[in-house]
Amino acid sequence: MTDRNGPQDRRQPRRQDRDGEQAGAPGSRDAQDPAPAGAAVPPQRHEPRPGPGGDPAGASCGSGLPVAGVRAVRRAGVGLVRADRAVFAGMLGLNAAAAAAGLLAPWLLGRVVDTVVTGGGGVAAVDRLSLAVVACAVGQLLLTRWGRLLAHRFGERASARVRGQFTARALALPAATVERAGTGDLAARGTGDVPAVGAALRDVVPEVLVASLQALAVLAATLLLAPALGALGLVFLLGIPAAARWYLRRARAAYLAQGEAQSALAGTLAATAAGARTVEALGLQRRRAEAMEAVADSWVRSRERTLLLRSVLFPAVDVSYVLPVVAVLLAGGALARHGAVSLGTVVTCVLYLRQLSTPLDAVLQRMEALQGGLASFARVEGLAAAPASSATAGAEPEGGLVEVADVYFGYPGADRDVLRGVRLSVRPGERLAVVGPSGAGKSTLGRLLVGIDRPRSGEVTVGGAPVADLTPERLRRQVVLVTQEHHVFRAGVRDNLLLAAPDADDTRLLAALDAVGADWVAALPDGLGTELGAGRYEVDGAQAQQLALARVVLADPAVVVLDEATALLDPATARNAERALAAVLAGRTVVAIAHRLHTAHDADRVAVLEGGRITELGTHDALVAAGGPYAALWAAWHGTGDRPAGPPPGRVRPGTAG
Ligand SMILES: Nc1ncnc2c1ncn2[C@@H]1O[C@H](COP(=O)(O)OP(=O)(O)OP(=O)(O)O)[C@@H](O)[C@H]1O
Repeated sequence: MTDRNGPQDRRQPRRQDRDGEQAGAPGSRDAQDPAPAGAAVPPQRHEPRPGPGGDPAGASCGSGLPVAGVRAVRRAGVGLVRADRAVFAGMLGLNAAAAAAGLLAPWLLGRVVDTVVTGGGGVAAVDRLSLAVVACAVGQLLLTRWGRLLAHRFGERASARVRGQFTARALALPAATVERAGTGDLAARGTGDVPAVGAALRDVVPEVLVASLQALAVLAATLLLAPALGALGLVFLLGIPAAARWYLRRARAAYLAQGEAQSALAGTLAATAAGARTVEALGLQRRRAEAMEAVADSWVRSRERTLLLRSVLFPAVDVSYVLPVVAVLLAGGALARHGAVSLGTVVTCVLYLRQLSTPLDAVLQRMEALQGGLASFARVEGLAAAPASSATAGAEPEGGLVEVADVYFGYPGADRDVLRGVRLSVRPGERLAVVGPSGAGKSTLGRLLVGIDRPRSGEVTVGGAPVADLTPERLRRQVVLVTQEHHVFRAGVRDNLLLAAPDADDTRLLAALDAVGADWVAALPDGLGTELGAGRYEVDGAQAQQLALARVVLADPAVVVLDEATALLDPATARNAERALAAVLAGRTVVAIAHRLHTAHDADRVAVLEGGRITELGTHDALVAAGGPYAALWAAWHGTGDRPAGPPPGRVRPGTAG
């Protein structure tokens, strides 16, 4: 390939690298972004990343979502190539042809030298050769342009495939898997790693492939033209892989440390800014300043370390470009003097070796970005190895009977069970309220009822089928959990509702809104078409909750678990929404995790959960009459009891527990 920019221009980007300012170059990513997406080892993520020493076969998991092993990443890469093999082959072919055209120009220049030296052919021959050089340059330009176009087309398509696959896999993940790994991990992969893979596929991979092809073509041509001179040049070029190897061995740890130091710096700064008033009120300025100084010192040291690495790599590479040229000139001159090679051949070899620095520079510059892209790809592909839903296509649930059979459950890592021998049977169409002190396990029971978590022992069945074994579609038709967290999508009211019932018409949507008392929608200028979200119509907490409840009405499941679903509504609205819901859900089973005791009052039966056990179960009137924990809770709620809090945990009233 002709080095059209000349040595000065070509060197410019690397000079910037040395100052750590060139995007995508070693050391610069972290400088520009404290949490670099797709950097080799983003500091804010704590899972192990597959590196050269990583798990080569499978996926490493730790406590977060898995990270794909080297083999899995390679398989996925091959899959992307296979999916677009025509474009990929075209890209390789065109770039190989461009590289070949680039080799012709130095060869022709060599012939010009020979023509001048031998005097054969005269000026006309030199003119012809010069015209051929121009033709080669134009040919190379056109081929390179088309080759790059195809390379970027391949990158864009592959990136779209990765994105689509990630979305599909993320949506198929069992809720418990996401919760256990932390939604932040999934979000970081979706917003950081997927774009990083996209950028790598669009820019880095094509660039490296093209540059590698060019370098190989130049080396092969040099060896073919003059094997002795080619071999000599190759020997002196070995300094480059040696320097790169030395650098790469140290770079991962050094950049990891730099990223961590940068994260610590940003974190300390953010914490100090966020807690400025507390810092001022408690006179903590000096301690915060010392903390800032400590993290800043560590950041500077980490920067110095990476700078040191770059300060070795780049001079070593620069020297390795010059040495082969000098060696070939010296040896070539001696050989030419003895007539072993022509002067033109020596000139061609030297031009080839000079030309080699362009693709090698490109590969070196992209090395770090490629490594970061691969690490991101491993995290994105890791989703394929995430524990899938254990759902089976077995039992088909029918009806709204809910049964909890001697269930024990504890969160991973906790030393004691949250639920301990819970037994409960809720008849189809019955409304059961679950009450109890904070931390008793009410929400946990709700999670088990809707299949988010699986009991450690015992079984939860809905409609006769174990919920943990239901496929997500069946599960959604059968049981729905409504919590205090209500997501309102940045879309119209209609679209927000259609999520629950894609086929519903406006009449049904309005009826569902009416059922939950969301009359504010009718008052909106665009009604169901009103766009919701920041900068548009912004719903408040109560309205978001009403939309969520309307979705439940539309989803029409056999069983509904309400986990403090109406807690954010003011008492009057909440009561209205619950009454409306009760009317709409007549004939369905409702398990309401209640913090307001009127919910319990309205329920058919009340279960009191204390310390992970059901200690009372019966109708509101019966439990009040029994004078036990529920009666005390009820009295306290009405302000007539002598105890302001709920019943003491762990008290079991024999004969009342279900
Ligand atoms: N994801 C989790 N991981 C670990 N422990 C958890 C998790 N969720 C809840 N716990 C613990 O399990 C116990 C029961 O929590 P749970 O939320 O089920 O109680 P609750 O009765 O609903 O309480 P509240 O009324 O305050 O919401 C608590 O000790 C809580 O700290």
